[in-house]
Amino acid sequence: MAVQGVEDVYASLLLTDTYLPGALVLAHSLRDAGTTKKLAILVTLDTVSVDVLTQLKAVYDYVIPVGRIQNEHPANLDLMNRPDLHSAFTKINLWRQTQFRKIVYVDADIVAYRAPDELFDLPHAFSAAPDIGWPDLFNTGLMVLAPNMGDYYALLAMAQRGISFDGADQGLLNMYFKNSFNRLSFSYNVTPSAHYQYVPAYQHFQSSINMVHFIGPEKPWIQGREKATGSLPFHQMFGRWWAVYDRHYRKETELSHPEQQVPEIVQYFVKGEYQPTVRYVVPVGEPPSDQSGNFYGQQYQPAPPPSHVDMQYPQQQHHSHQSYPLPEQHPHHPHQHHDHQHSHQQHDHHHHHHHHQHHHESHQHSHHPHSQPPLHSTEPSSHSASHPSVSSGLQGGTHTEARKDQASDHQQWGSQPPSQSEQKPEPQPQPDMKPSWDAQRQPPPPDSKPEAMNFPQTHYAMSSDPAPFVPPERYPSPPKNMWYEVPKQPPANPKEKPKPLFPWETNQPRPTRVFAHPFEPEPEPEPPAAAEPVPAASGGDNTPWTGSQTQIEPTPSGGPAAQTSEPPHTPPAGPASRTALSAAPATMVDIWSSFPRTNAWDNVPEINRYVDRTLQKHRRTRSRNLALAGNGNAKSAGGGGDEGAPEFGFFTPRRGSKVTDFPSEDDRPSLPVTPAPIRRPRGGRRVAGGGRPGEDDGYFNYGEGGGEQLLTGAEGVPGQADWDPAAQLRKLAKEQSELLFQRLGGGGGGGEGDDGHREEEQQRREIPSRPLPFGSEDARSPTYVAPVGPPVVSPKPVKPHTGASPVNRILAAAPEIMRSQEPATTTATATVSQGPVNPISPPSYQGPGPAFEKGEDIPTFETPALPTEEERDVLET
Ligand SMILES: O=c1ccn([C@@H]2O[C@H](COP(=O)(O)OP(=O)(O)O[C@H]3O[C@H](CO)[C@@H](O)[C@H](O)[C@H]3O)[C@@H](O)[C@H]2O)c(=O)[nH]1
Ligand SMILES: [Mn+2]
Repeated sequence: MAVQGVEDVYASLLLTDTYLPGALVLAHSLRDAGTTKKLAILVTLDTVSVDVLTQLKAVYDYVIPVGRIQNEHPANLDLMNRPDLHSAFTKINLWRQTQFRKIVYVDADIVAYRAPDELFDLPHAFSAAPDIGWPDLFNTGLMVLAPNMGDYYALLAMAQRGISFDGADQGLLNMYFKNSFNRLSFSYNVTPSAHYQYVPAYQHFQSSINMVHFIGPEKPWIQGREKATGSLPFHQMFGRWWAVYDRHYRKETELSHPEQQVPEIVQYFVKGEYQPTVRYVVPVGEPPSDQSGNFYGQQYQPAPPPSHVDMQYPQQQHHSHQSYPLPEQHPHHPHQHHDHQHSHQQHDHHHHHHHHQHHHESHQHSHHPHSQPPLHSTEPSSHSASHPSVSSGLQGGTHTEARKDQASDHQQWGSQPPSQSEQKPEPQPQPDMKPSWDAQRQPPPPDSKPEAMNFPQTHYAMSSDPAPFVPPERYPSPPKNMWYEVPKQPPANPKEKPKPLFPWETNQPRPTRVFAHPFEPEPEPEPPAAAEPVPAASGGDNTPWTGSQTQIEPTPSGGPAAQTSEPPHTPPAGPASRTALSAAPATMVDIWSSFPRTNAWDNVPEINRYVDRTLQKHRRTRSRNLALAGNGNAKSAGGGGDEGAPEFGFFTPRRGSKVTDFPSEDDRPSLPVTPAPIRRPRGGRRVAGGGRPGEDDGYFNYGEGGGEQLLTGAEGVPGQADWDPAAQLRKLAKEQSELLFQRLGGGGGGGEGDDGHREEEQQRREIPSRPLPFGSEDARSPTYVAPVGPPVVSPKPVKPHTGASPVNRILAAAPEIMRSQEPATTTATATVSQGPVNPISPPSYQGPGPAFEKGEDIPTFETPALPTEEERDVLET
């Protein structure tokens, strides 16, 4: 909105045709009072008919179509018995009328005593007068506002979320302008009440009243002229509204000024005013028995011309149109409703029934004018206010007949009604007609019942039978065998394959892949002594199928040790212990522990052998690393293990090598440099290692002598308490130097005499013993030497070793290197071609060696070695 409006207007709002009299009276009251401002009215085109718009245009300067803003969360509306106000949020469209500088909004149910043009001069952005129901709040029937899109969008956002304590605009706007509204005098928005009147105040202030607002469902045009008679303030104010109405629309006016036609449509919505001269057509949808509907959104639809009906309400073309006699002149029919305390299901919501004036006077929550009766045409004026005929029509049994007649009548001339002279008045009123509600286009009828209201209900009456209760002789027995009983006997022949059930079982193709060795049959369970572990090789060759079958079979004898000592979630130790399990006595067999807890491939010997081989190598390597890190001397680790040997001191038993045996938390290596004790599962077959087999109880540790829980330390490895890193480093350096000296000098590689021996040793000590920086790894320090002791298998160098490895060459030329004292990187290449080849065998391990940096950790994972040829055969077939 680039340009802010300059014009001032009074603006009102028309959401339904039924408020047309109010809107017209308001406009006239302002005009009659001599306002200098223009008049505007916002209208929702989907619920305001063209004829009504025509009437508005005759009085208002601007008729502004706006979109309906409906409360999608209308629960709060029910709190104040005004479900008809579901579209009151439409009022916030005022804030987007930025073509105006200021708007004095006035409800359509307000009559002006004088034109309060001074309100346009207020400096405040928003002003309103107190609400009589809760005077801290303001009433939204009169508001002075400056349109702006900021407020509009904020209000719209609230409206879309249903933020309003009363479900309508007043709740929303009071929440939005809570602390920022300018409070106007009550005299701008006097809200009379028929039930509470502050008569002295009224008498004192009545001369200052600016505008009167007929809040609540009982509007003057709905209550009728009769309500204006009386001496109370309420009656006087009511009379003011009627005075304006009569000034502009009363029949006598028409008579005295024949040129001034009173629009029939206005009279139609004013109680007691309508004198039908034309036939009106209203939609009819539902059968007469369904009386839950009402006439929300019904619009004034004079039959001629029918074009606007078709244009504006296309959905109504689907319904038959019927014309109805006019049972009563005023269209409103207050009735008790929305009183959910009572269960008047049969009589609730008969909104289309026409009630007499004296009826609705007694109802505080009278019906909203929306739900007015059907429009009708044929009953001549003689029918007006003839209630008895209505009653007889309602109670008589002639509804169907009447409907039929009217329906055919409509078919005959529904879109082109005959002139009044051609019409014969219908003898019966039509009480059961009902409008249709198009749920896709219209909000729910304001007075419709809550959802599922018509669900069948059963009411139970309190028993009045005085006879004491006598229980029946017997009650039926409770059902038996409602659980599944596990069969006590196993299947007759557990090894027998179950009978084939499905076609693909009988037509199974023969397996194309066969294992090299035929599976051995399941060994027969042994007598009690079978609890003793059985070598893995003999127990592991079950087919998975027979293996699991055997588990279920309880055996007559055997020790309970196997199944009782096993925690339920620990993987079984292996075939051996499972054999032991199956040897348990039948009484001791726990059905759950007898289920297999291994994978089928765990029992395939080829796989087991491969896994064993692989893991053995890796563990040896790891153990070696640990040992090296432990004391820096490979010699002391692992004792006399040999590369090809299957046994190794630290190696874990074979049955820990199951593919499915994941290391427990205890089994996983810990991170610190100093090796921590590593727990190994107890029991099972042990492999004798290089340690002290007699003390090996399934655990091992480094250093500590070991109690019951710890494996004895490897020979030569000091206890953890005795561990002095600095001393060990010094020792390592010394040992390395001496070793190198032996190999180079004493060992007979070089041609050095004894003369230079001492000197060289002196120099050697000054050569750093660490690996060279990154990038120069190939050039080994001359002092570097592979640790002696059990050869380490892995990791193996990716490139095969040749005799011409740089290390070999360096070592071969070591004497010259020692003498030259030049950095290894340069001497390495310089001395390659000269000197004899050193006989020292190449080191098998080329990792960082014992010289760990401070803070450097032992590798916590195992780098797998490349598979051997043999292994690759297994892997790649
Ligand atoms: O079927 C309807 C209902 C409302 N309106 C318009 O909406 C206004 C508000 O409805 P109204 O029946 O006047 O409400 P009140 O009885 O005055 O109830 C109070 O609560 C309403 C909801 O918060 C506010 O809009 C009113 O200003 C406030 O006085 C009316 O004046 C009309 O302009 C229609 O045109 N058709
Ligand atoms: Mn109002």
